[in-house]
Amino acid sequence: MPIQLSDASFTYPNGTPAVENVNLTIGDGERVAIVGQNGAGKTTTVKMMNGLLRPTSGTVSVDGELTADRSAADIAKSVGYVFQNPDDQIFGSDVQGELEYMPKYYRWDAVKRTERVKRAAMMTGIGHFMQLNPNDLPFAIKKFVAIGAILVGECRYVILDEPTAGLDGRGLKLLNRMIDQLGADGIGVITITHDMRFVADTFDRVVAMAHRTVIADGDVHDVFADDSVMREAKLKRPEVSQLARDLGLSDTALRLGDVAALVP
Ligand SMILES: Nc1ncnc2c1ncn2[C@@H]1O[C@H](COP(=O)(O)OP(=O)(O)OP(=O)(O)O)[C@@H](O)[C@H]1O
Repeated sequence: MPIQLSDASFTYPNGTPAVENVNLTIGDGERVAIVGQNGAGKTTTVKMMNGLLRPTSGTVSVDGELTADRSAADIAKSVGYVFQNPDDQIFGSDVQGELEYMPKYYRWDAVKRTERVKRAAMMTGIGHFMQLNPNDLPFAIKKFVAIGAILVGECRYVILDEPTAGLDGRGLKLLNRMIDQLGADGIGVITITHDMRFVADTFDRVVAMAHRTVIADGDVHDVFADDSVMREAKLKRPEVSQLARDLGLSDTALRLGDVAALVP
């Protein structure tokens, strides 16, 4: 069952309108990147998807049920949210404990707990650090601990807020492998990111936001080829894509492989 926002709007209690009339459907196992400049309304939109915020008008449903009728803890079982800064999320004194927090909260038996923790550790590449204090780990590894602590649950969608920030090439590779694995498991991945290369390399569907609402939603090639959308959302194409345009090779090439294929 999809995540569905219908004319969803949100105004913060201090009166700041953050999101206005967003219509968006994200299906099972879909990969979607939400992009747009600071303040466009991206974070508020994804927080409505997992029940951290409820729309002040319009509706949001997850699994066919309105979030307004469900507790945040219940929605979080279906839609996991990984914070941008792992320090806002991690509180365990060792990685093992951090990963076991959710299984204990759900009172899973030891067999299931061990199996889920092992799998989450494997997917996030943190198996060697289980006995360490997350605060003693480098930032990039801490990020994967934060992701693992969410993946250990059985959510069918995971929201990744700026996952590439602070990652080196190795971390990026691991992140992409993990996202592929999530896709193979039928788990939807929704990301908020300012990293357009990550969007081009990893996502097929892009939702561009500006002025508190969605201004484009479609295939990454089409969205990135649209000058007016790029301008309005204040987005910069990945360098390789801009180069292909500037050289007159292609308006839609996005990835290095696309451009390489055009050069005789
Ligand atoms: N807790 C809050 N109280 C009041 N206004 C807020 C709050 N959080 C965000 N806003 C405002 O809501 C609007 C949308 O913010 P939001 O964080 O959703 O945008 P964003 O696209 O995620 O930005 P960023 O890329 O900086 O994270 C902005 O004008 C912001 O200042």
